[in-house]
Amino acid sequence: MTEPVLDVQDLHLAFGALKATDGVSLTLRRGEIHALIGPNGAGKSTLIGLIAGTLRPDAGQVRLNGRDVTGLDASARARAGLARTFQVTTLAPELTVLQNAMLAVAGASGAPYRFLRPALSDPALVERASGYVARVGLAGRRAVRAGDLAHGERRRLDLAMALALAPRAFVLDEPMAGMGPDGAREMTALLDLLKREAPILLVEHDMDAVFRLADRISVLVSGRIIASGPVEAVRADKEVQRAYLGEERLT
Ligand SMILES: Nc1ncnc2c1ncn2[C@@H]1O[C@H](COP(=O)(O)OP(=O)(O)OP(=O)(O)O)[C@@H](O)[C@H]1O
Repeated sequence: MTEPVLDVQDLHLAFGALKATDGVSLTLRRGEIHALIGPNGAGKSTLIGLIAGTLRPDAGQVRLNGRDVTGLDASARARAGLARTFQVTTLAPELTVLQNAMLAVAGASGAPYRFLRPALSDPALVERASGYVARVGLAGRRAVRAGDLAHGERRRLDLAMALALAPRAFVLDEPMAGMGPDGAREMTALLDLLKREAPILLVEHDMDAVFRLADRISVLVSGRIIASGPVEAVRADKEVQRAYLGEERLT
């Protein structure tokens, strides 16, 4: 079997007496969507922070394409190919869709920030950024200010910017959050395309989307993974059903 793109080994992080991440191991393999689910407070955000490098573990290891990145900060991990999108988007609201995408392309190629503004008139950059904008279905919205986009459109622009990093792996934190049924359906189709670009570790509360999209699911409860495997096996797992009773029904 080929080496996983992302390989998380026995991660631990405690906040005082609280073990927010308590010996988590998981892998992300080429071509797959691996969903991470769990009740509120289970430790999903903490785990994502440890993987993305905004948090440092007390113990354990994060490997990206075989390289140990545990000692790298978030921006170095991004440069190493880990593309993370946030629950709250980080777009520049006064710039257009295309300009935001161009900043991401320029940033990904390592241009220092003071050179980014002049770079906005570079034709090669315009072309590459336009390509990413079109990939997420926003070609007709290129000239719209990011601040004027609908919520779902903003999430797609987030993805275009993540694509600009030419990532080896995506870490997506609730991409469906705040979307209506139509938006969630569109995003589902988009994620299905994106996973061909790079595998996706997906934290998502929308169980319909998770069951439709995921190749594998890991269930986190109290900082530990209590079940991990193909969708049907995890859905049928009695311990998972117990952990979710009163919270979300896995039907
Ligand atoms: N910086 C922190 N200091 C202390 N405790 C924290 C900190 N961050 C998270 N926690 C605690 O760690 C546990 C896991 O939190 P985390 O946000 O990772 O869960 P989650 O699964 O992402 O929850 P949700 O689905 O509600 O976003 C919770 O009990 C939370 O209160």
